[in-house]
Amino acid sequence: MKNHHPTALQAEGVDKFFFNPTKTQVLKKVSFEVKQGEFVSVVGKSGCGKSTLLYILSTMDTDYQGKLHMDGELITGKPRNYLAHLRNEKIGFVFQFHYLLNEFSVLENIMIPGLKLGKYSREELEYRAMEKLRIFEMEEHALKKANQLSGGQKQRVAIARALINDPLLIMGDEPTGNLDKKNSDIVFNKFKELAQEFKQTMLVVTHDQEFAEGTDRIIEMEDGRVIRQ
Ligand SMILES: Nc1ncnc2c1ncn2[C@@H]1O[C@H](COP(=O)(O)OP(=O)(O)OP(=O)(O)O)[C@@H](O)[C@H]1O
Repeated sequence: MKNHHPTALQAEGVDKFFFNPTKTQVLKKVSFEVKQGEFVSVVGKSGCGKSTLLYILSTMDTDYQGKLHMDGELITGKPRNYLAHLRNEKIGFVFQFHYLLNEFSVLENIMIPGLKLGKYSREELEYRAMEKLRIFEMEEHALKKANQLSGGQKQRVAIARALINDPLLIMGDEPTGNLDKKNSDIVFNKFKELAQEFKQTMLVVTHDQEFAEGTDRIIEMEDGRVIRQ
């Protein structure tokens, strides 16, 4: 365990309004917590507020009511630059589209969030990046350019990249959304392995029923509310 707080993330009565074109409440008193080591999925119909919630939980959107705690710390109301650092340090992101930089090597891509954080030297980061690649059986691809990989391989690299700073929490937004069944299974199995072998805390928004059913706990949303958790 990396720290002493058993709760990685806690949302308390989170409300979110959009004002364009008319005032609409898209999150309604959303409360839940994610304990350290938990692998949690967030499901619900299109438009129920999943992405909006993830954007808030990831500290990117600060325009909400309610309270958010990360790693035992109240982060609501903290300044933007503080949150940016916190995000780099504590959250690893895996999106539907991998956002790898095609002109850089696989190894360099994985190192990028580490270079941003500035906690480790370049040498250390190279070592760490190789270590992460090994988890995904991708070492032999380290020096390839990102665009020389298959879709499934790219997504594995994206997960390796999310791990570079040993984050408290991995947040995923439809990590298998753009993959075929075979590659979805590979990516899901990698998430599962991170949960089981490394006790990695993960919160993943997904439409993929099979993926959700394989997680420790499902948070289900409907019309801006959590209806099951
Ligand atoms: N910037 C915005 N301005 C106004 N309304 C928005 C904005 N972003 C999202 N919404 C609305 O908020 C609601 C929730 O959207 P959100 O993207 O969070 O849903 P979702 O559950 O992630 O959907 P999907 O599964 O399709 O990605 C929707 O009704 C959407 O139209």
